[in-house]
Amino acid sequence: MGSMIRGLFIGRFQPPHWGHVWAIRDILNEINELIIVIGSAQFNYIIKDPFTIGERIWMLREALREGGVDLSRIVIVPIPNIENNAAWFGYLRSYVPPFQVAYTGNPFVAMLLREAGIEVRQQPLYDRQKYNSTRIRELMLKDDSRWEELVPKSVVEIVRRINGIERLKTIATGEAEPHKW
Ligand SMILES: Nc1ncnc2c1ncn2[C@@H]1O[C@H](COP(=O)(O)OP(=O)(O)OP(=O)(O)O)[C@@H](O)[C@H]1O
Ligand SMILES: NC(=O)c1ccc[n+]([C@@H]2O[C@H](COP(=O)(O)O)[C@@H](O)[C@H]2O)c1
Repeated sequence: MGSMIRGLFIGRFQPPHWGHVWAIRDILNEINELIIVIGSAQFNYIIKDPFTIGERIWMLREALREGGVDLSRIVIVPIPNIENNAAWFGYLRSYVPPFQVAYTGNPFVAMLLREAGIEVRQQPLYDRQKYNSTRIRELMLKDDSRWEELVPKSVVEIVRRINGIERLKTIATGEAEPHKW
């Protein structure tokens, strides 16, 4: 138990894609247990964050299962954003089990964690131009089915069951997105 290493990985998972799953698989080759924080937990039904935190937990668990990830080594923790970035680390720490290392490709998140004394590592990146949730949401909005190859089948199925494409289109025709994160 003494040498057990717990890591942390953060994203919004709007929606989860293969890049996330493959990166998480790689991270699990380096450490024993991984905390996956789903950030912006309070946001949903906006263009940048169309899916609820419950839907994202559901999609992420199924995506990881489909990718062959051992879910007994994963702890998923939803965390709402706060206004005060300087206070964010202490807030984050109060939501998660103790961890020794964090993985992120987001320079802003890396800065906040390093300043708090956490070791930050860059996980392997899988074709970021292709596998990123912004692009997936754009393809969904255009009714371009190429998004379906970028995510596990189980995510396609959940998006269908919750009428995710219709939701995105309805949001896009409505008022401008009120939040910028
Ligand atoms: N293709 C990828 N390969 C490896 N890691 C990725 C990939 N895409 C995103 N990540 C990592 O996932 C984390 C961010 O998760 P997030 O859910 O915001 O993904 P995203 O695809 O960047 O989404 P969005 O475009 O909506 O911001 C970052 O640490 C980022 O480096
Ligand atoms: N002040 C805060 O609440 C704060 C600070 C840094 C990151 N975060 C969150 O961490 C997550 C990072 O994921 P992204 O790489 O998708 O931005 C986002 O949900 C982001 O909002 C929140």
